[in-house]
Amino acid sequence: MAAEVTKRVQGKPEAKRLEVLLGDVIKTELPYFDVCISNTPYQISSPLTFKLLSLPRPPRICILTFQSEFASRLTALPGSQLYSRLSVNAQMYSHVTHILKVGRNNFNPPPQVDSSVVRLVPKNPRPKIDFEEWDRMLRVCFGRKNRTLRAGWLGAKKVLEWVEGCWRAWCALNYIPVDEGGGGEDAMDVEAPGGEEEDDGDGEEEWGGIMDIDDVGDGGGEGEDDLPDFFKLERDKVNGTSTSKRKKRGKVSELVREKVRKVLEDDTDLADRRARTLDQNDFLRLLLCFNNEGIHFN
Ligand SMILES: C[S@@+](CC[C@H](N)C(=O)[O-])C[C@H]1O[C@@H](n2cnc3c(N)ncnc32)[C@H](O)[C@@H]1O
Repeated sequence: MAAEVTKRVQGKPEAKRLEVLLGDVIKTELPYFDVCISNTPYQISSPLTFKLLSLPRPPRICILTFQSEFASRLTALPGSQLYSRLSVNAQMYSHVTHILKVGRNNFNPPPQVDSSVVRLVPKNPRPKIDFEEWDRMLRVCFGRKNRTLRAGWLGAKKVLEWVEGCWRAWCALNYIPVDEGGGGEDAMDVEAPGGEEEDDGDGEEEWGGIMDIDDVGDGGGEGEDDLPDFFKLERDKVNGTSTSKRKKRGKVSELVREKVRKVLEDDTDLADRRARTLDQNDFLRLLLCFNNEGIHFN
């Protein structure tokens, strides 16, 4: 392709205006450019999209060819089966429109999939949110696409432990003492859920084994905290767990659980909603309310 475009302008005045950069677009530091038109291999669709959107000065417009399924997910709206973290992120940072479908038979030899041309107009100025924090919150929301937010946040022990770690980190940064309920305990060092897993292609982000989400129904209420006391005592006996240690942990965990419940139920009224029905404003409200409770996912 580089050879072809160079040949086309050879000996013509346009040659002075052509600069060819050879390299992997994902790894290359890109200069500012106004318009991006690309037809790249489909494996780099997601990194290319987010590289373009995260450039210090993004292009004014991008016309990109993608595999049709990927294009449909980029443009999917709340309520659609294809609406996912990818849709929310792309639409947070750009105006995305589907331009046209390009059937596989337009290529020679025909590939195995159909393609679509998509227009991305990066938002200018870029929304002032911390992408890492935003994306971590979305990972939990979309962790299981058919679960309500209540089940995703309150029914998953590992998620609550992670939120507790976030809250403790924020307290430490702001010199806010954490009442452990007697005695001290080191701040938890909990890994952010979700890791770097890509989703499995059907629009549902997976935890890839890192998260061990309790299997609670969408109505919630079957998590470990709903175990009758008798079973809890029996379980602790079997595990040899010290009750006093558990009490200490429990106080902060309960405080954090209550914060999450308050955000989902009282502040946003999103507890019974599923991530795939929420729009950008719902997610922004959710993040703001978590932040107001001292819960920052970064
Ligand atoms: C489907 S072809 C399209 C070629 C040309 N744009 C066209 O429409 O005729 C994909 C092109 O992307 C290039 N390519 C593959 N991976 C790339 C990467 N990581 N960075 C930049 N270009 C890449 C390939 O060398 C190839 O020329």
